Amino acid sequence: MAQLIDGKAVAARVRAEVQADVERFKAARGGVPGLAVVRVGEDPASKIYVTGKKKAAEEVGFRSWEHHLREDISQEALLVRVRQLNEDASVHGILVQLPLPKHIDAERVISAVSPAKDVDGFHPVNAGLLSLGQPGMRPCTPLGAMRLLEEAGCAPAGKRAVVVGRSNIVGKPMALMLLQADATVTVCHRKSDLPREVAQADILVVAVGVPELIQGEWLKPGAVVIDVGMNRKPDGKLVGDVAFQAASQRASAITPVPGGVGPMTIAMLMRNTLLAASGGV
Ligand SMILES: Nc1nc(=O)c2c([nH]1)NC[C@@H]1CN(c3ccc(C(=O)N[C@@H](CCC(=O)O)C(=O)O)cc3)C=[N+]21
Repeated sequence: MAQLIDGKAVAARVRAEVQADVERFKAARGGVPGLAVVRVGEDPASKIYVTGKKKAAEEVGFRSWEHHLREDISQEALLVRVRQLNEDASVHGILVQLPLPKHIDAERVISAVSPAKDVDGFHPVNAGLLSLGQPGMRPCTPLGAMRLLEEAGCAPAGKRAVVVGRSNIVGKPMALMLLQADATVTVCHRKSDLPREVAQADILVVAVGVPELIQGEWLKPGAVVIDVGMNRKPDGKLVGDVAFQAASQRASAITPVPGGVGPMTIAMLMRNTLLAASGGV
């Protein structure tokens, strides 16, 4: 049986580290780090996630604000709000919750956030810095996944890493972080021969949003599996992108869903906000 990588426990540790650093920050600087979360419309999942982020922010000792805007807000009015937050010295981190309504151009909104306050690491400047291997704000989910590999005692250097999914928010930055850590990286997508690629993976990271897409039998015995997927089944149960039962028979370590990568995303958002408040990277 595989070792279970307890993201919930690691995330609690990361948040405790941030909380201790906030105390030092207060002593040295007077104020506290501030995180502004912008939520547009009534997406029920977004509402739950934003509540979780605000709660975590308050627990570690940040100030936090939720800017809840109407579903029918214009693109221009949303951009104005983002620019106001850029100018606000008490706000160190800005997160615009995705997805945005269809009439909004998400890329333009992300690009409007000051790169120094872009605690999601989604701004083109930060994406560029990551691809160049230079310091910058890094996306929270891949950052959390890297930390979980470390916690599992898995050093990427020299290993074959396979990333399934090529999104700008998880797959691509994940592949770049693994590459920077000296893994040999393959990125898979819908045209890939998945069973064949997955069989090569010492490290497998899956972020596609298809319930139990990856069959346990495909895995290389001893692989370390990071499952970023979060899929709600009709019965309300959450499942990942990896068929967990069969996978845990072959893997040496695996993240559960829930309780794996999800809590790490929020913990790393706290770390990024502290970093932004401390003057960045
Ligand atoms: N600008 C932006 N930044 C984001 O980081 C962002 C976003 N938009 N839009 C939505 C996704 C999703 N996301 C999650 C964070 C934590 C959990 C999490 O903590 N999940 C728990 C509980 C899940 C449950 O029980 O519902 C778990 O996996 O154990 C999940 C999902 C951040 N996102």
